[in-house]
Amino acid sequence: MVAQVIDGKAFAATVRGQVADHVARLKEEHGITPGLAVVLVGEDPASQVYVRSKGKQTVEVGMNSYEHKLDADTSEAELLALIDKLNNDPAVHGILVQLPLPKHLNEDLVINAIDPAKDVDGFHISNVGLLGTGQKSMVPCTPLGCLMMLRDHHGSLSGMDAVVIGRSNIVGKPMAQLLLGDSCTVTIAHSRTRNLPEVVRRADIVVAAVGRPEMVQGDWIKEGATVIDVGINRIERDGKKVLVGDVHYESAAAVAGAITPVPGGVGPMTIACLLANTLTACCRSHGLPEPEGLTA
Ligand SMILES: NC(=O)C1=CN([C@@H]2O[C@H](COP(=O)(O)OP(=O)(O)OC[C@H]3O[C@@H](n4cnc5c(N)ncnc54)[C@H](OP(=O)(O)O)[C@@H]3O)[C@@H](O)[C@H]2O)C=CC1
Ligand SMILES: Nc1nc(=O)c2c([nH]1)NC[C@@H]1CN(c3ccc(C(=O)N[C@@H](CCC(=O)O)C(=O)O)cc3)C=[N+]21
Repeated sequence: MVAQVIDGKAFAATVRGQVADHVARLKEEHGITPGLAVVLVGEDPASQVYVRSKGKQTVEVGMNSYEHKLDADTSEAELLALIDKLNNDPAVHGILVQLPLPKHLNEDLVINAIDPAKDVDGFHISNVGLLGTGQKSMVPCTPLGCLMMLRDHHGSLSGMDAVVIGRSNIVGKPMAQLLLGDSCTVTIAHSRTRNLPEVVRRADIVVAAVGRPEMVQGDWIKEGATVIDVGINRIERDGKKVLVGDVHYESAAAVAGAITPVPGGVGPMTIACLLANTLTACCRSHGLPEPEGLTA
């Protein structure tokens, strides 16, 4: 079987189009413009690239983008003061603090200082709890993007065996919650999982969020399974810097039914979902109807 390629780049463009249409209506009918604040602490070059493309796409869909670049030695008190200011700014509907933060800053403390209604990353403990109990929340962007692609490809996910590799708070755990919410039978694998290839071979849906370049091999994949590759790894190959996922694409694509590429898969969907979440947060804050099809 040669896998169908799930084109995250094209899907993301469609999502951004829907967001842009809704934003235009909000402006016309209510005079409201959604605003997204992105906070970057320090100089991590990879993070700067993401922040730049997020800012650019925010403006392209008609929203306001507010970028706050702070020095790597910014104190916790200074960062918390900025978050407090953004929490109280009515022009800001979404706040994203780029992770990871420099070591001297307590990530949990900082994230839980964000107003949960403006937490477009869905990392605040209130949103984590709401998602875990099946209540309306802000849903983390990367897992939401993966879910949208899976629903689009399969229609219903009910009863499917799903294996999520990785148990981080930002990808693995919320991904597992979303799949459970869609009635998959979910296994969460991690670095202590025994016989990972065997576990993965049972799956109709594999989501790889490990951070290890090309770890998941084609002979781990069940014939016809759907493979979602979250990994973003910059490696050097033949003297050139290239971007690869956590899945060995060639061997996996030879057996899978469908697969997301890297780049052009989950990454663009993450940013599109960030914009969708900002729009959703804006609508909720004004008591207006939410965009359809853009939430979990
Ligand atoms: N496309 C996108 O939009 C995004 C992509 N990413 C990418 O996704 C990947 C994962 O990110 P993130 O969740 O933040 O990473 P973390 O490092 O926080 O988590 C990695 C997880 O993988 C597990 N793991 C590590 N080694 C193995 C192994 N050999 N076998 C099985 N499991 C293993 C770890 O297990 P344990 O808990 O036991 O240590 C951990 O749960 C990265 O490549 C990151 O760059 C991340 C966010 C967004
Ligand atoms: N608070 C917070 N929220 C995040 O969502 C968050 C974060 N911190 N820290 C870093 C990770 C990583 N991340 C990516 C988003 C888009 C691409 C993306 O668009 N990638 C392109 C390629 C871009 C390139 O070529 O470099 C693609 O896969 O096609 C990648 C990675 C969001 N993250």
